[in-house]
Amino acid sequence: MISSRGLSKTFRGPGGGTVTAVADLTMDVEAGSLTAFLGPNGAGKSTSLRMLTTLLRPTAGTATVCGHDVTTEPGAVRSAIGYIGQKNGAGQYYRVRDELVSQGAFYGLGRAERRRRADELIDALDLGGVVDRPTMNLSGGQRRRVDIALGLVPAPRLLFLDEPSTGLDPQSRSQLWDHLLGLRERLGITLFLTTHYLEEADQFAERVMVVDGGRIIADDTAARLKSDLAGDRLTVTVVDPDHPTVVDALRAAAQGRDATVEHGSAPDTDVAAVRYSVTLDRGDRALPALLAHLAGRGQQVLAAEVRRPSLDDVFLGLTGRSLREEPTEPTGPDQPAPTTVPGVTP
Ligand SMILES: Nc1ncnc2c1ncn2[C@@H]1O[C@H](COP(=O)(O)OP(=O)(O)OP(=O)(O)O)[C@@H](O)[C@H]1O
Repeated sequence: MISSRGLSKTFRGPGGGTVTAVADLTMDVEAGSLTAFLGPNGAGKSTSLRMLTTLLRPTAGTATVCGHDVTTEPGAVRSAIGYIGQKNGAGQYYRVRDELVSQGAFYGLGRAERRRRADELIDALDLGGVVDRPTMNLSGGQRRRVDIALGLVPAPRLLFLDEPSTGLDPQSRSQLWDHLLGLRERLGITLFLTTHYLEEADQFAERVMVVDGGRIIADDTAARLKSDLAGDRLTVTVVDPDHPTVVDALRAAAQGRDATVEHGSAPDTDVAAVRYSVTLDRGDRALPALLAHLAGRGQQVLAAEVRRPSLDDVFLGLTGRSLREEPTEPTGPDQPAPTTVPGVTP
């Protein structure tokens, strides 16, 4: 459905230098899949999407989307896809139904067909209560649903979404996801989206591509990324420990992983206790044997915990930085200006 080889984009930077926004993007995305492009601000997510949707011309490399080359057949690509950009696409003053009907006219649908399509999407995205309201009077979540409906008017086989849920409250985000997953199940469309939100990539995407500095630094299912690149975090708090005994026991429990045992004072305890942590596979399985081993050596364990890894642990392991920060609005002169291209909802 999407295939890219060495796709790259450089921009002229503020001081006359160059900014590499995307470097060597090589990937194949299957029809019917749900892929999340996950990365921090400035990682190159939007630029990648904008090249794949023909809004930006690549500096190097090639890509085909729905079987058409993004550089030589942009019209064919656009007629096969939907694109929901970061900014709201609906006109401020138009009523929701009118927006959807005129979008249908834009795509050349006949009068009856555009009304039928608008009704179908109003129903699918639960917009029945707001059809006669101008989009500027809608909540953030409702506006985002209108955007998605607009992107679906031409019945695309593939829908690109650039941060569909950024800025929405948790309840609207969860509703939006219900709609997206419902649409996917009903229509069988391929979804390719960018997100900052670790939880939604983890929960909903079948495939997660972690992007940083314009490059894909990891690409797999969330479960495999977490087990291969992060592992479980096992922590034990030991009263008055024999340090070498505890460290050896934790290293043995980690079995082969590059096990660095960290230790530090245990907060919230009245006794002289030390907290030890190690990263390992299947901490839940290792814990009983570890506790028995420590008890056999006279070590009194006050508390034990196994924490499953998150995608943030994956990102931290790969880059040394955390992704767990709220997205900020892009600012500054080097941010892309919103572009309107016929055939694609901006
Ligand atoms: N038109 C442009 N001119 C110059 N630099 C640009 C332009 N568009 C993007 N960039 C730069 O390219 C890099 C990647 O930007 P991009 O918007 O693709 O990142 P992103 O991962 O989508 O970030 P965000 O999550 O904030 O949207 C950034 O350093 C950005 O400043």
